Amino acid sequence: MLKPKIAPSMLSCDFSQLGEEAIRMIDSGADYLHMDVMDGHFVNNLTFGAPVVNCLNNYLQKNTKKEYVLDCHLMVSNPEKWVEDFAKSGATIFTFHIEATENPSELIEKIKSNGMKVSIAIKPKTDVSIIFPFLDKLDMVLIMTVEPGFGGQSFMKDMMKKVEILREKLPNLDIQVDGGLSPKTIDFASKAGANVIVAGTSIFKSDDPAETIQILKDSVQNNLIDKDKDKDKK
Ligand SMILES: O=C(CO)[C@H](O)[C@H](O)COP(=O)(O)O
Repeated sequence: MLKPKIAPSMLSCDFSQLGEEAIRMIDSGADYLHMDVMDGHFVNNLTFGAPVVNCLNNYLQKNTKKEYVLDCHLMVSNPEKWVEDFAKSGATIFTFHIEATENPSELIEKIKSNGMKVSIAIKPKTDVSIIFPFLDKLDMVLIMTVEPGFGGQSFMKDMMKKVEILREKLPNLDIQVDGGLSPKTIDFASKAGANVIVAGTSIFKSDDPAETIQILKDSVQNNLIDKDKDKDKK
């Protein structure tokens, strides 16, 4: 049974307060903490690696009793190099870019054998069919709705075709969208069939992050219910 999952992008938080910002998101109803790992090579920006995820994990273990998911999106070249480090850091999900590796099958196995969930991301210009051979091995797929690298960009509505194609093929797959998601754009994504929503600017800049998270969640939930009704009619 698919569930809506909202993943605040920690890229938009105050990094000097990373632990407290993560707890603020968990207490506001976040399902995942989305960790944007950038290497200044695959994308034109530099953020953090496994040591920071490890520190955050240690902090959360000491400072919250609530469950949390560290959803790590690696926008890096040679993602295979970092699998063990992220596994040790406490990462729950390891998402790599199909454009960044020559051997996706081997990498999927490596991620799984290191005890993490596995997901593949595709950039806006990449055709969705490139991931078809791997779908049955994945826990999630990430459709980028902006060019990866920076928060605060505009949502690319034309990416919704990819989401529709995937949802049609796999009714129970977690489909994540990332970039420009907000209460204004969420309905496009949820109607297309996305159920895992990454949002940075719209949540962190909101006066009431809990309310914004709830608006995003409700939109996904309502569309999941509609899709179930459509299935029953067929
Ligand atoms: O992956 C990303 C950038 O590469 C970010 O997660 C994404 O852009 C979210 O930020 P915003 O909601 O501000 O667009």
